Amino acid sequence: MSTLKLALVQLAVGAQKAANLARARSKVLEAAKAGANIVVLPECFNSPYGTQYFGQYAEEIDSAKPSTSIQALSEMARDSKVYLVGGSIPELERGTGDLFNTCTVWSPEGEMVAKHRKMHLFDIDIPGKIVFKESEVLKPGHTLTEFSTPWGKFGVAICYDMRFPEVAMVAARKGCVGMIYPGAFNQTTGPLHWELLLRARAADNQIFAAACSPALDKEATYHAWGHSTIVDPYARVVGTTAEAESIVYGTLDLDLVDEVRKSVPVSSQRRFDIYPDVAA
Ligand SMILES: O=C(O)CCC(=O)C(=O)O
Repeated sequence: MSTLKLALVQLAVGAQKAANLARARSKVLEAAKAGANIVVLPECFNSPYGTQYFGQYAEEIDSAKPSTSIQALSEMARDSKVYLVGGSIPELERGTGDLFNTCTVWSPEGEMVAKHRKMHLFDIDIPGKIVFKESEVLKPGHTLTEFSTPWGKFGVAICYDMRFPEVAMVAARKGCVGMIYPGAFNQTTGPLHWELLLRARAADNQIFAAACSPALDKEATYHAWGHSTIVDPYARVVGTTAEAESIVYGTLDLDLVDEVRKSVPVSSQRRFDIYPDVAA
């Protein structure tokens, strides 16, 4: 199968978890009805984004004993028959009580096929603009994540992880055809870097790259950038939007990965005799 339809649900997220889950469900079903094969939700889709919220909204992730959001994600994937990259939720680890920012990925049968804990925590301080310190509340994950589909393997990472080129490079060198990033950039770094980073990850590695944000809520404490975007292996933007709630669609022709790699063969021209191979 060489083409697939990808949908990014730029969800309007509010303070009510049950309402967020219901809204996500209706948007995932809408995307599936429009023919999507893989549907993506944004970072922190069940909770407002902010360190003050993570503890209150956190859930354990155990598919044998599913909590509210985990049950909802499994049902969304199963009922819509899509691969679902379930954005992220604040995760509470049983035993330690540690909190993580975690993405789960679901098969069309409603089985959890991958779980990614954000590896690089969003700790920044841009004077006069934005201070954010995820590490005050969260712990980082320690593993790279990918999942298989009938169209090929995709790497998954979360938001600030996008800034670290090694993540996408290792995924591409392990055979992934795309990177998917649930994210929530802000009104300062969004216009500066969101599209640039996505296009860079795609150009460097000759893969698809997509990032899915929540919609902008001007009443919220964190102002998301929105602009959920899909980029192809030539680093062209093939789908994007502004800040309001919407669904961004892109038809991905997987043959393009080989075409780009044949046309501009940087993937086979690497000089690992000069610098070390980072492939795992
Ligand atoms: O890297 C950035 O500028 C924003 C990152 C972010 O918002 C996040 O990791 O949640």
